[in-house]
Amino acid sequence: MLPNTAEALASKVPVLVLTGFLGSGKTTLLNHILTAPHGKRLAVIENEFGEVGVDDALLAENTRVQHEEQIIEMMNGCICCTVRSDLIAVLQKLAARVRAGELRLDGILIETTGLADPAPVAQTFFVDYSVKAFARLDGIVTLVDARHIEQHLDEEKPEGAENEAVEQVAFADRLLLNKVDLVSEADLGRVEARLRAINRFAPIQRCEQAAVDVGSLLDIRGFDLERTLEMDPEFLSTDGEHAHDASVSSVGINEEGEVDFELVQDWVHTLLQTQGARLYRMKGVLSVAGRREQLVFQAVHMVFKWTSELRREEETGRRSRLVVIGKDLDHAQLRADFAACV
Ligand SMILES: Nc1nc2c(ncn2[C@@H]2O[C@H](COP(=O)(O)OP(=O)(O)OP(=O)(O)O)[C@@H](O)[C@H]2O)c(=O)[nH]1
Repeated sequence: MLPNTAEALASKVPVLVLTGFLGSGKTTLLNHILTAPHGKRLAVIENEFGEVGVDDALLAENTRVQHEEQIIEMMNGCICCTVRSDLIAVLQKLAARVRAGELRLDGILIETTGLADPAPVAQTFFVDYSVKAFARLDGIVTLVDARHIEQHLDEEKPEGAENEAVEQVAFADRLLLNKVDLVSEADLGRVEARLRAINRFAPIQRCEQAAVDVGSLLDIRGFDLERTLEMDPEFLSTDGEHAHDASVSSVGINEEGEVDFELVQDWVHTLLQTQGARLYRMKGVLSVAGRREQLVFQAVHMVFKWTSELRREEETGRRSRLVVIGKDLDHAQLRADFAACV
């Protein structure tokens, strides 16, 4: 085993974990990091909650073109539970390529799902020997949606289930208070006081579109095991059970063909009006009748936007993918209503 000297640490690949509740701005930050001129070769591990993935499509098109060496690995499921072994496997694969001289890596970014507890992800870097020899947890950055965080911190959870939003704030080494454009100065002050009460160490930086200095995030030696153990003495114990709120679920829709834009707009409008409070997140890439480019739909509760995206058809085909994550969702109804727009 490598001794824990400064030299041994310096030889390990620094890992940045991006966390934050659904829709807080993790992918926005990831795009910002990947397109910034830092000259580092970064591997990205994306984790999505639910069987239909959309995040790969939301990564800036130029990300891949400009950074051909970028390695993007996807994992489905909850990174903090079932797919932890997948995370270890992905990291081992990267380690093997680095050892074989096929790959040079200056850092690894892991974007967790918005419903992940970051603790088990962080723990992976301390309890798995092969991972520990190759990489070191450099920092946990938590994105906070200034507009919606309070309602998530306040949410009552069933007995035994964790409040993920609280855990994400508690485990942060850096807190990025994002979406400052959507709230007032008074709101920001109140939210900062809430964050401070949960985590008194992490610096809080206000931002819009997660536009922060990338140098303040990469290779910063932000993670402090002692402080984490002080907060959570069970941090390194691997048999700790954790449960999620079973009423929160994800519906993945993947439909062939084109949708009628007016019908989809009406459906979305009604859905957000009637169920916006419990619709944590919707995101989709849709093929629309009469348009060559695909439309990207994003919603976080009732805040939503449409953008258009020109993608090569051979890459996408004419199909639409949509993910809806929320509380007490009627999966069959959502599927049927969307199918009626095709
Ligand atoms: N108004 C506003 N919108 C923002 C800001 N930052 C991000 N958004 C939007 O918020 C939505 C969610 O952003 P993402 O970056 O996809 O959030 P995420 O945390 O990756 O979402 P999940 O992966 O689904 O948890 C998108 O529509 C973004 O364009 C901001 O500062 N202000």
